[in-house]
Amino acid sequence: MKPKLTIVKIGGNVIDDPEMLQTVLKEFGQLDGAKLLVHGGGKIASDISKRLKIPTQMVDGRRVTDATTLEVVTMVYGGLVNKNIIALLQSLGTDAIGLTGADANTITAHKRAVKEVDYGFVGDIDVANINTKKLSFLINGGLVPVFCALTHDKQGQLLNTNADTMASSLAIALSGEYDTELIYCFEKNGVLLDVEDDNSLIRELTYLHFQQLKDDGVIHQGMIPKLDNAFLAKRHNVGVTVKHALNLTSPIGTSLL
Ligand SMILES: Nc1ncnc2c1ncn2[C@@H]1O[C@H](COP(=O)(O)OP(=O)(O)O)[C@@H](O)[C@H]1O
Ligand SMILES: CC(=O)N[C@@H](CCC(=O)OP(=O)(O)O)C(=O)O
Repeated sequence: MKPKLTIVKIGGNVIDDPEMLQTVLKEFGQLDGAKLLVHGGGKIASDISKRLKIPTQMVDGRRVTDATTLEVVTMVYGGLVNKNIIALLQSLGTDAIGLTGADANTITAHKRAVKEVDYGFVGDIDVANINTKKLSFLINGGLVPVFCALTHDKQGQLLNTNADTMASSLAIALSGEYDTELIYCFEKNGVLLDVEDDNSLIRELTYLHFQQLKDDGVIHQGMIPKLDNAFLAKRHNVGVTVKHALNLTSPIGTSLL
């Protein structure tokens, strides 16, 4: 039997809320078995860009990342956000180690080809090349890997990579060695029929139902790429749930079928 691995992804709104962040990290640290955290921070990168008077451009939920924006996201994701999360986890007794994909060459990616949009320094992950041996080595050494949304191309170039995609790619790659569960945590109860009503939770979601809800406009914005990533992991036998960051260990949330 494969050992259990839980991969948790937390988004920018969770990181931006100190109480929510503290709660989810505490519950994360108490999860049984091997665990790995992936964090975003898009909201914080946009806030800091604004303070620096650097314009932010998003296309289909992805940040257009020119050289200046790459400097910002490297500082924000790899520095500010990742190191604060590591310090918090350490304060809670979890021996976490902060990583970009460049660290220990864990995740390589290739710069996204220019089609209708030039996304700049945005990386698409080479899932088959994810260094699962290095990650198992860290996990077996008692460390909890914490990834920010940065990868590299092994030619010296860092690349900005969506955190939801990082989480699903890691879950898919590690599902060969682990019985893997992926939990997307954000600031709502899960996938909702009405975004404004946390009681309109969809408890179980099939791919067909997702397509219908997308066509009807019930699922929109960042939830579309999140669920595309989530269903991709599901097709690789990863158990996937989408839930509120305050409900990490509670059954309330959306399970993908
Ligand atoms: N049907 C839906 N149920 C829940 N959230 C939805 C739905 N449709 C759109 N959303 C939006 O998707 C957002 C989550 O996507 P995103 O911002 O990418 O997440 P994260 O902060 O985890 O990166 C929610 O804040 C919400 O505004
Ligand atoms: C290429 C791309 O779009 N990268 C994302 C990475 C951060 C992220 O995904 O943050 P959340 O999970 O908080 O949205 C961005 O820069 O916004």
